[in-house]
Amino acid sequence: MIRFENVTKRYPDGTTAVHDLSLEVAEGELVTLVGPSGCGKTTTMKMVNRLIEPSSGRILLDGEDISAVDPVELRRRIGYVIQQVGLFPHKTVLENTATVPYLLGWSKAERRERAAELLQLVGLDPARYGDRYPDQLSGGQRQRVGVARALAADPPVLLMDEPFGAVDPVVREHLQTEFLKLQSTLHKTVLFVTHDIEEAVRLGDRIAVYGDGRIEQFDPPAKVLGAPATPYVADFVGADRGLKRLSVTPIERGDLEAPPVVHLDDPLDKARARMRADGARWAVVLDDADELHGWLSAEAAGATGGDGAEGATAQDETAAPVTVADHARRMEAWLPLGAPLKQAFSSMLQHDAGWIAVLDEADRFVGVLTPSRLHEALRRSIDADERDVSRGEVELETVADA
Ligand SMILES: Nc1ncnc2c1ncn2[C@@H]1O[C@H](COP(=O)(O)OP(=O)(O)OP(=O)(O)O)[C@@H](O)[C@H]1O
Repeated sequence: MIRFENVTKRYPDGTTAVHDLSLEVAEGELVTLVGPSGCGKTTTMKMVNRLIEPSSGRILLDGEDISAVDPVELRRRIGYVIQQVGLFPHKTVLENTATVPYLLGWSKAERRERAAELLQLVGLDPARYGDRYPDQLSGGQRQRVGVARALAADPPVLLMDEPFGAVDPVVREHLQTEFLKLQSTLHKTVLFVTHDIEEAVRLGDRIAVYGDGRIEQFDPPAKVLGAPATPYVADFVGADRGLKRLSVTPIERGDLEAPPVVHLDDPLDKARARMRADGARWAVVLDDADELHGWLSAEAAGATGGDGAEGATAQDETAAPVTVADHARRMEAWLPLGAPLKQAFSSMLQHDAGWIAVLDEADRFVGVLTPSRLHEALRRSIDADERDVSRGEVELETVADA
């Protein structure tokens, strides 16, 4: 969708901001350009909407060389969001949002309707905020208006230059989450500039790591974190890249452990025998709809001592048989397959649990993730990226040796 072919930009004073750049952003893809200040990110971006002209090379938009397209017409096809939002101070939020529809000659009613719809989309109630002026909004709200304005004419391409750079970290994370949600329905082709590697990793389908006007690595986030292509990239992503990787590595079936599974209405004797046979310290308990109920410890089941019906299971011959339900504990915490490992880790800490249950799309129990399995999953995914294979193809022995 956006294709750079050997693009170089040299400024009149001799500064070469971009060297021989070739890069392609696929339709519907979000590519983050990340790198330190002055490495040429903004120059790259501004060449796409012809605010800056390349010195050599060409840029194609949907197969068309943009140097042949009238810049004004070009910019209507490209939404542009910048850090200093650039809202018109004397225009209301609704008017600001409707800037492009106004330029396109839409009627007043159409403009207002579209602007209200967009404000709603970015989480601002048009009835409450529509008639305010920009200085009556918080920084985060202004950024939202900036995004709404860029989307107004429904352009296929969005250029975003540090759009969330001017707000505090909490608001920033919130805006990122909302933007990801929006993007998952809009599927715009997005080039997103940031100097923050966390943001690049969180948002990008792929990340282009810039070093002094050149791309050092262009890969999906997990690969940039797991297998930095150069010492420069390794240094840029930071020593804690293993930790950052947790947020982009999903839980897969192959990561899970399979503890004994018992049902609420199973006789406790049967559960005990099962746990003994497996040498398990606990079993997962499912209800009669096969949904996760919780867990049963070997101790509570009386499976830790010698043989015989000891401890919790001692029972009167005449009483109703003791079932798993009598000794099972509830376990509320679970995660779906595909959730990031970071969420599993955080959930284990939050619930002070040594494992976390994982369910499939139909809420069926598939296995549990333990801290050691989590570590293995992380090791395996790093190994897989280094060798360019899938995680399932990495032998556990490799992990143990690592
Ligand atoms: N108009 C200009 N004339 C001369 N040099 C320029 C001009 N604009 C930018 N540069 C230089 O080009 C290089 C790249 O600048 P650019 O703004 O693209 O970097 P950046 O990665 O976006 O940085 P930042 O994150 O600080 O915005 C810098 O060395 C900058 O000083």
